[in-house]
Amino acid sequence: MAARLGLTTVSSLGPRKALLSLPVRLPSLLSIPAPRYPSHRHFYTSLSPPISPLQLVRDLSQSQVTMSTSGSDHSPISTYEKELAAAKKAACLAARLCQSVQAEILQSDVQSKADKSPVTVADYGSQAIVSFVLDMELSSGPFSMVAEEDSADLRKDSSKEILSRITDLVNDTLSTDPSFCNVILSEGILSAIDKGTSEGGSSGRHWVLDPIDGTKGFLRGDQYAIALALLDEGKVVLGVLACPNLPVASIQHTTQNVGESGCLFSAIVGNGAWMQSLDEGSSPTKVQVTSTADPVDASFFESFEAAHSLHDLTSNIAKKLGVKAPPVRIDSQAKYGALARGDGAIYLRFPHKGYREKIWDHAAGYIVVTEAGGVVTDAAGNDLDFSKGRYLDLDTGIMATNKKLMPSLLVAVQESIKEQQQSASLL
Ligand SMILES: Nc1ncnc2c1ncn2[C@@H]1O[C@H](COP(=O)(O)O)[C@@H](OP(=O)(O)O)[C@H]1O
Ligand SMILES: [Mg+2]
Repeated sequence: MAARLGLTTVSSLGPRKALLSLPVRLPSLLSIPAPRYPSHRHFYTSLSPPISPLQLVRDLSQSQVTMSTSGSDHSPISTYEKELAAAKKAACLAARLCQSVQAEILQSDVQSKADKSPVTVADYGSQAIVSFVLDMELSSGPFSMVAEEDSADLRKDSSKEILSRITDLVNDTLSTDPSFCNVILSEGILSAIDKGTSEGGSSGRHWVLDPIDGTKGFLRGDQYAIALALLDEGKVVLGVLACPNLPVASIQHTTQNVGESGCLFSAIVGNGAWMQSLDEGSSPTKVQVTSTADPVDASFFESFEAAHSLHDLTSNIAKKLGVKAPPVRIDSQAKYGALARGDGAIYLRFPHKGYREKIWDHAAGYIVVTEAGGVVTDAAGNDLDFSKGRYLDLDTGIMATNKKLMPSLLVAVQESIKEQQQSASLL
């Protein structure tokens, strides 16, 4: 099995897809102390009697944990270090599961959801792993998670086989880490998935998870990301993006010969953005957005899927701005990661009318880019607000770039949107 770069540059001759054969490597975990085993752990394991999933939900009112008073007397770094270690561990294990599934994916693994988007065993497995690992590693605190999947479809009789496959995959993946030694039953998997049903909001802490962002890219064998962030009092304070197929080297001028793949981006508010390889023992290095102030030197990222972003509109914006390079189209929040390390200067996302952006599609990428010195706004130039629940309430679209380019980008975006509206009104 070969992983593929899965990025497209568009020239005057049309889209050209770079499909490069790369050896698939399973990332090893970062070196993190083994977790304490909390008393509730037995709920998940084969040693426990049958229980209701509700028993797996902690009584938040009994929690001993002191909530962060973000921005007050606690240093943000020391406040969120333990959470960052847990988030990295969770994302690395989820990436390992996803890599093994992507390596052998079959069409029959695709499930239908009510909204018809493709959901794979890896989606559910990734969410179960992240939920389980965070809960284990941060066992003394309250736990709230806003995540993409719930277990409703998996609880149907027709899903028994797929649930059993997910259960095996999760256990196989966790068994690669010496700190996890018990077997999780299917009911524990369902309960772990259902911990992601929080509504989020402006108070308290909430994890925000996209277990596989870029599902379409994942199914194609292209780019995808495990995207995990932490909200504290409505603000994103921590983010981790695991991008198993993103080349470790810059993709700025690359459509071939990309070398090693597998990147882990991370950021804590006030502490910069960092990237490391998903390989064992890798050390993080600080990343920064590009410093270019001249659009002629800039290139821009956008969705591979035309259904996710209006390619005509983004092309007009780029033209107005004076961008010469063709768009680089890749799936998932890997775009935010690539932007954060300066592979390109701009990310444009303009969905079709009526689409509502979900917080898990942007929270981790947002903090990685802002901590790398970039700016992420809606089409009107407003900061993104993650405190409103599961959706982002925003004006039209999302754009990200460095601080020097943002003022002229904002003008180009607003002019292009106005022109688009005028031509639509003439029809
Ligand atoms: N019509 C639409 N317009 C904009 N975004 C959409 C969309 N349909 C789905 N998406 C979102 O786009 C995400 C992928 O983004 P990208 O295009 O950057 O790869 C999807 O995440 P999932 O793959 O996690 O479902 C999904 O949430
Ligand atoms: Mg997504």
